[in-house]
Amino acid sequence: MPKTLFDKIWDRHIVVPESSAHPATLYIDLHLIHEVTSPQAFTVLRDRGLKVRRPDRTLATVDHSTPTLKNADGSRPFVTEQAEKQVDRLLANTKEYGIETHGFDSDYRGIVHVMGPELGATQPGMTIVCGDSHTSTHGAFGAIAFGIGTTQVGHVLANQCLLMHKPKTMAIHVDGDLSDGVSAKDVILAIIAEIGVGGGTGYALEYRGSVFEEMSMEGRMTVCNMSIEAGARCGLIAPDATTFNYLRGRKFAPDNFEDACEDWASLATDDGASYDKEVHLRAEDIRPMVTYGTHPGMAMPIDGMVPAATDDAEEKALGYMAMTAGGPITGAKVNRVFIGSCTNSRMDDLRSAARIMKGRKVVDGVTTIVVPGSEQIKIEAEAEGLHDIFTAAGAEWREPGCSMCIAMNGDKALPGELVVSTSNRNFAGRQGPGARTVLASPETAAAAAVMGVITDARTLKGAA
Ligand SMILES: CC(C)[C@H](C(=O)O)[C@@H](O)C(=O)O
Ligand code: SF4
Repeated sequence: MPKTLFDKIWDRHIVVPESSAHPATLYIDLHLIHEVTSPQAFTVLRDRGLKVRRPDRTLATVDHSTPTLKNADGSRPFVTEQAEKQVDRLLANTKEYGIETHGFDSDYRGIVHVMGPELGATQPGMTIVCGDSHTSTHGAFGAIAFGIGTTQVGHVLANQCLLMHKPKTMAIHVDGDLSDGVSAKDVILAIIAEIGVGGGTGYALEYRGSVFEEMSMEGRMTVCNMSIEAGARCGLIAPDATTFNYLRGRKFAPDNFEDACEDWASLATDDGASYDKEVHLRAEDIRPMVTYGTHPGMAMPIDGMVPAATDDAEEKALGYMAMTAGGPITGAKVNRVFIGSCTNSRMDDLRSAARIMKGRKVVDGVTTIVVPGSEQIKIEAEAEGLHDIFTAAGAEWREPGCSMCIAMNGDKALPGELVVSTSNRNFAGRQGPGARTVLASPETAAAAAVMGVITDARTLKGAA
């Protein structure tokens, strides 16, 4: 029987099949951990006298609570003592249990979803978990990758398995050619606007069609990253030559690489396989997107008019965002710009932002920070001179981390400020109490920085 990509990977990892009495027991190939969701799990492990079952299948970093500024003496100005303690505990826990950790002394430290792929730890056909909802990012490699809670982090540390009900499958097809100036971020925002923030609930998404086939790994990661914002715990793209070329030569890439590629290529959904649901979008219909409300489904084309609220929650969201239904979103005054996060902090993203900022100046009073997703990206971007373009424009070039995506590390916006952000969540207060977030692509964010108002980057010379 023809099978989907998801089913093939799922079936390879079943230890005990699902029954009416219990969920399936799924073997986990890779467990990523960070400082926020692991301390409690290690405490339970220690209290129960358990060992980490596969330290060699576990990989740690620090990202959420880490400051993105560094003092002249190399020390880091943690926002609170608690944040520093959280990081110290991660480092102590992973040392005690013999887990490879990319802390401040590593050239690979970074946002966990940036680091895994960079090390080649993320591979096609794997099951990958992390105590973090944006683990869906790793699905870009053709892996079943999803976020888990702290209790489950403990389960996976102890036995490398997870109890799980099999989700349904949904194919999201985007075929055709994207217009100039339309990026991966715009594609995923258009998908979420179409299916809604609950549209993917209970499903594993598979992104299919020429748009994803032609997309870079960076773009595929941007798309899969936001699967969770459509309610799906995971989203996948079939592994192909783009995937293999990205992984070749990386630290954890398999020794028998060509054989591995042959196996990975066989994972693609078979002709004639069926999904529980299928959705189709036309690439030509997708325009650069921005959000105008307080969840990622409230997204609109940047050159459109803010839609009228359809219920009380949307009415409230428009009020919070100070948006006027029926009016344009371009021209809205911007206070801050954040370019970073596990959605858009990779080389492609920084290059796109730099193309717009090059030779331009950030408008006075628009605080703009550019935060590479990892030490590797910082090194590569600096070698390419991107940091010079940003700083010459008047933006700040920071140390890697989650930064203003989550505002738990000192980077945040003030009440009432409008932030154009390349991150993935625009919930009320996400970037600081009372802060208003507009999610956008790196191009749109960079255009906002140099114009001081929400701007369609396609109207600027040098764009695209
Ligand atoms: C802190 C962590 C648990 C959280 C997540 O699960 O996604 C964070 O990364 C986020 O983006 O909100
Ligand atoms: S960058 Fe943002 S979304 Fe990604 S893991 Fe960090 S806090 Fe979560």
